[in-house]
Amino acid sequence: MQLIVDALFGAGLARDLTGDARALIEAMDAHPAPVVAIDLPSGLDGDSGAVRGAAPSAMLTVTFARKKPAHLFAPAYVGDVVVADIGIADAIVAQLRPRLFESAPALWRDLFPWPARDAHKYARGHAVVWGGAQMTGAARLAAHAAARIGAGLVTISAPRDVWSIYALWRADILVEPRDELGDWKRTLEDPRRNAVLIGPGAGLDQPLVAATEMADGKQLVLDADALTAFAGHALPRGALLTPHDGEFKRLFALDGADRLGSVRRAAAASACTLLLKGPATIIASPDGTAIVSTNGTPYLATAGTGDVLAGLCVGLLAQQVAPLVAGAIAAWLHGACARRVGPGLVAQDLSERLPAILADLACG
Ligand SMILES: NC(=O)C1=CN([C@@H]2O[C@H](COP(=O)(O)OP(=O)(O)OC[C@H]3O[C@@H](n4cnc5c(N)ncnc54)[C@H](O)[C@@H]3O)[C@@H](O)[C@H]2O)[C@@H](O)CC1
Ligand SMILES: Nc1ncnc2c1ncn2[C@@H]1O[C@H](COP(=O)(O)OP(=O)(O)O)[C@@H](O)[C@H]1O
Repeated sequence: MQLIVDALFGAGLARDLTGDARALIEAMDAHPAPVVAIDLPSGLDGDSGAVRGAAPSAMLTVTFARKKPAHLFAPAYVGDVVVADIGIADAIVAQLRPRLFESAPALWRDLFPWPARDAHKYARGHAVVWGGAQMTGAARLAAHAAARIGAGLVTISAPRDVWSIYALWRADILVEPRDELGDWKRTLEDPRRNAVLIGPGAGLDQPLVAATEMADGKQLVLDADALTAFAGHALPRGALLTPHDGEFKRLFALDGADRLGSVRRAAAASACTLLLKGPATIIASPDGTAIVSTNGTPYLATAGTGDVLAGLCVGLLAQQVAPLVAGAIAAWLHGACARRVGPGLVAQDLSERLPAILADLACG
């Protein structure tokens, strides 16, 4: 069997490839033999995963000590990744003060909000979701996810005209009618209602900026229409924002070759935690710490899955998980649910897979 071992360039590549090196890489990529790359497929920028001229698509990449950003951001080029131990101690890696982490249970298991033995529902937080008048499915998907991830109570504030659609749907979600913004304010008055999600199916004709301002002092997730509504307005500091690329670009500059840098800059500029969705979902806090979740599947590319993710986020915030960690846990669990469903996934399937995945996690 033929095998190509690519050991030309590694993670330190600092310029675009030209000449003989580029020709060699292109020949490698065109050859039918599988490529095993050492450290990184030659031509990938180690910090961003961007292709600097040309890079082969490896079947396997063997790297050392710790994954580099490109291993997370360029899955189509790195293939399967093996981290080989060559004797670099964890303490040495720690001295480098890494600011980028991969989301996996080992990273956050100790921070997961398992209920205390003497917990009562109010101790597990109360999430409030803004319901829209037309796309009622989005807020319902989010509310269900918030309840499944463990929020003690979940309330949807629903326009009175469609209140019955929400109220007749599930017995475990509370529904309060809303005629005008004053009703929303009253829904938020109880300080135990500590986490709020605005955006999924919210309606761009609605006063979403004012509704967000009324949630001042609560843990906040802004998604979908709420992000669109904030274009040109100062974002609420401390919120968790969960855009897809389209929504991100309405608020911030997105450099496709440097998604990590773009998300970090957006988080710093807005003083919010940013979660940019995609095959590699990036979560960054204003201080530059970033976590990447890569366990999603392309079957997530279907309507409503982002609404589920926003619901997981607000459910975790209700349980007093910090925004960066909440985003990292939510994104990983979202991917794990998608894997359990497999092909044929629709958004409603995701939350139904959570109990089994949480049970596995709880068992360690
Ligand atoms: N069951 C439901 O009721 C659902 C309601 N939804 C709601 O529908 C409203 C509109 O949501 P949209 O997501 O269509 O938002 P928008 O219509 O605001 O944005 C979509 C636009 O952004 C562009 N874009 C660029 N990169 C993208 C990416 N990676 N993913 C998606 N779009 C990208 C698209 O080309 C498109 O033009 C929101 O309120 C949303 O919550 C959707 O979430 C689907 C499910
Ligand atoms: N190719 C893909 N690989 C992995 N995850 C994906 C892929 N495409 C979409 N996703 C995930 O699916 C979700 C889609 O969210 P979003 O675009 O907000 O959809 P919606 O608004 O319909 O709910 C995000 O969590 C995103 O990361």
